Amino acid sequence: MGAEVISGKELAQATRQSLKERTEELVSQGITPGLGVILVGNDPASASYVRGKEKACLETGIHSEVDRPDESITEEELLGKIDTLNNREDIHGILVQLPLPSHIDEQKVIMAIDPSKDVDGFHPYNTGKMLTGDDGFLPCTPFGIIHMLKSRNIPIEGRHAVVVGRSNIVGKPAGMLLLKENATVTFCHSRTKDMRSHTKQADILIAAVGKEKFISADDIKAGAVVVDVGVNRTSDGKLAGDVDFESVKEKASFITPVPGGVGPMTITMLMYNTVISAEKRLHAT
Ligand SMILES: Nc1nc2c(c(=O)[nH]1)N[C@@H](CN(C=O)c1ccc(C(=O)N[C@@H](CCC(=O)O)C(=O)O)cc1)CN2
Repeated sequence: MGAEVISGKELAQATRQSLKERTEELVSQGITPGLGVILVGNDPASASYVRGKEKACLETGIHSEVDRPDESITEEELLGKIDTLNNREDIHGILVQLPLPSHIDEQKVIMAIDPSKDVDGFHPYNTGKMLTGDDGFLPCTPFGIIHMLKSRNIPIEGRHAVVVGRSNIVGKPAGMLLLKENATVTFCHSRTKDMRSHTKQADILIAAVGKEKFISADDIKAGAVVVDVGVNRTSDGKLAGDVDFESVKEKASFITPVPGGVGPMTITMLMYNTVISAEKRLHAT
């Protein structure tokens, strides 16, 4: 029969609509949520993601500002820009689009963002909160994945989740959030031996490797839930996930597409975090 496709695009639309209502409520109380974005250089993919973030801000009623410094900006100048945003009352969320040019220390930049405005959830303070299960900003892609699973009432507790990939912004936090939902979690990565023996055991498989069609139908068990986080450009300029969608959808129970799956949810959870940040500010006053 084939898997049910979980459309991130549709879920993103519905979630953005409910965020718009929360924003309107905030505005009526005198606070317009504000997002400050810094996009260094001219990387076309990064520029396109930032345009997507600006569009999502418009849709949800969030005020956005994008600073686009040249890629020759020094680390010190970039830290100065973050400091300015940290000190602005009207900015509730700050993000620096990644990746950064190689002369800039990414970790130093992330650490400079005020954790209470770190709507990407990348600051070690928020990573620590996520690990301990305390209230903090959750990283948008893993947060979006959990939201997608819950939107279809897919049980997580007690199930075996296998995460392929261990990046700081997707793989590791996705595993941690699944663990928080009481899944049994296995991480696979480039040094994993006999990866298929692990992926075939997954009730929930998260593919976040960055390699086109890395996961095929032979790598999964029948009925698995497959979440594709890959955004790979093919040689003919098309977009492909980490999962061979056509073959895997015949064997899985649920599958997320690329495009239109996890990507739109990443941006939506950024809006969610920004609204939460503004709501916290309102309640603190
Ligand atoms: N500061 C950050 N930098 C980066 C993040 C992040 O969360 N914060 N994540 C990625 C890029 N990213 C968001 O910034 C992102 C990637 C992909 C998508 C998306 O919607 N993809 C679409 C396809 C888009 C296309 O056609 O190219 C989809 O999957 O449907 C949104 C956001 C790295 N940097």
